[in-house]
Amino acid sequence: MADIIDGRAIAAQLDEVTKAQVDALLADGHPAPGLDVILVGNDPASEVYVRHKIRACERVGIVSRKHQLPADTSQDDLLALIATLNAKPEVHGILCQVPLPEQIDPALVLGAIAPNKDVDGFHPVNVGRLSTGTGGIVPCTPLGVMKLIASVVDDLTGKDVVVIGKSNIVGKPVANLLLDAEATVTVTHIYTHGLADICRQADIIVAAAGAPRLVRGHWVKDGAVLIDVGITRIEGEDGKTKLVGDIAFDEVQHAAAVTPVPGGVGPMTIACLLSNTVKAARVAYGIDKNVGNDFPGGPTRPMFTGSGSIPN
Ligand SMILES: Nc1nc(=O)c2c([nH]1)NC[C@@H]1CN(c3ccc(C(=O)N[C@@H](CCC(=O)O)C(=O)O)cc3)C=[N+]21
Repeated sequence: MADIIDGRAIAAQLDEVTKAQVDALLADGHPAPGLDVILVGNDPASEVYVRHKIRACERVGIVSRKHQLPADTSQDDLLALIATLNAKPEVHGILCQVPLPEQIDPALVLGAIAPNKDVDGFHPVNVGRLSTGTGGIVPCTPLGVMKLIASVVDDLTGKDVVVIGKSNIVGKPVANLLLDAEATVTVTHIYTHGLADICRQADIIVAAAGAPRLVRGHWVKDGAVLIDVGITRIEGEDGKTKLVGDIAFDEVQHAAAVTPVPGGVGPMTIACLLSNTVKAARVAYGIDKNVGNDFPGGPTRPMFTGSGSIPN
């Protein structure tokens, strides 16, 4: 029987560390870290996620502020809000929930967030730092994936890892983190020829295609580690919506370990958002260095990622 990797429990452990860091900042006379969350429109799934994030902030002592804007907000108004938040010292992290309404260019908006406040790690400066192994803020879901893998695999050196999915928010950054940890990484997607055969070679599969039950039991070799990033809402036979992952969970008993959906990667994403926010605050307070756009000159002390180690 495959072990089930308990994302909620691992996230709770990380939250304890984050909370202790917040308490230490307060004890040293610093104001509490602050996270500003921007939500444009009223997509129900986005509202659920934002509510979870705000509740999680409360648990660890991060001050959160929600900015809910109407669905017809202009791009200029959104950029103006971001400029205001960029300039406020009490704002350590800014998260603009995606997807955004169609009148707004997400690349422009994510690129407008100050890189040292970009706790999502989506700004091109942070993307560039990740891909060069030079620090920066690491996106929350990929960071959470690395921590889940670390809970069952001691050393990734030379491990064959297949990533399914090539998104900017999961597939590409998680591939970079795995390469930093000396894994052999194959990045695939739903159009990859022979995907099942490629997956059957893998010691570890990270499924992030957003395709429900894509990875079937016969795609998985005995003893593999499976990380399921996919979350799709479907209507069950009882008429209730349920969440399904990219992995056919009931077919992979022969794996060594698998993350459930829900209760796997999702809670880790939120825990990593909190830890990124505290890290951003520590940099703002001068305790740590090297987050943000302090190029040229380059980083002197990579904070979040380094060759051969999993960022913490
Ligand atoms: N700027 C931005 N940053 C994000 O990090 C971001 C985003 N936009 N847009 C949407 C995605 C999605 N996302 C999730 C976070 C937590 C769970 C989570 O906690 N899931 C629970 C289930 C929650 C439920 O019931 O829906 C679980 O898997 O156990 C899921 C998904 C963050 N995202």
